[in-house]
Amino acid sequence: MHQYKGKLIIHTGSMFSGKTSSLEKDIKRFNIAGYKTVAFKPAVDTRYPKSEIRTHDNTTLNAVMVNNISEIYEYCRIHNPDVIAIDEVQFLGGKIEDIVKAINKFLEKDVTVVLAGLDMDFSGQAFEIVKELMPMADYLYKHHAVCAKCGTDAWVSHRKTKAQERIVIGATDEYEPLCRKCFLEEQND
Ligand SMILES: Nc1ncnc2c1ncn2[C@@H]1O[C@H](COP(=O)(O)OP(=O)(O)O)[C@@H](O)[C@H]1O
Ligand SMILES: Cc1cn([C@H]2C[C@H](O)[C@@H](COP(=O)(O)O)O2)c(=O)[nH]c1=O
Ligand SMILES: [Zn+2]
Repeated sequence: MHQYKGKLIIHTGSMFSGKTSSLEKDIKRFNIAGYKTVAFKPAVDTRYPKSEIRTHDNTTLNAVMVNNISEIYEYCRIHNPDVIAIDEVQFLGGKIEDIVKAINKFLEKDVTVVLAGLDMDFSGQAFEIVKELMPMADYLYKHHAVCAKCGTDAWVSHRKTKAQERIVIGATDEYEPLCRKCFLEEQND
């Protein structure tokens, strides 16, 4: 796994596409290889206990809940991990430029950074931080869920309710992954 030292790995795509599962798998492999790892999750995601990241398949990973990039930086200054993971990076607090700067500093110090986050919100708008980070990646994986209407590869997370605020925490109660065609049909209904 030493080939990943100082590399940025990003898992992106819609909800249910396997972003968190992929981050979990990466971290478990780094653990097996003997690296000191830590996974962070933004405090905004209140679905699960503070100290765990949980996939839609209910597999879990120990995590440290943080409010912003400064808290991650401070934690890592004290604990010196070899590998840092951040789930739901689209919700991480802090200015985009500060997040980018902190991630670049980790990479310069040969730390591996694994990120998982939504590329787009429920309306198909890019999450700005993910849009900024994607071209920086050494390894960029766009994952696909199965379209809940037609069974092809999904493209976006469609919100099933009328809520318009950007952040609405939820799972299958609130969202379904759709392909572009099915998403446009929903919007035109
Ligand atoms: N429509 C769907 N397409 C693909 N996977 C789905 C779908 N609905 C539920 N799932 C489940 O979601 C799991 C992926 O969960 P997870 O890794 O937490 O995804 P993400 O972090 O991208 O939301 C899949 O392994 C599958 O069991
Ligand atoms: C599309 C979209 C999603 N959210 C929320 C819903 C979930 O709590 C998370 C995404 O979790 P996942 O691990 O990727 O399934 O984000 C939101 O607040 N706003 C949106 O537009
Ligand atoms: Zn479809």
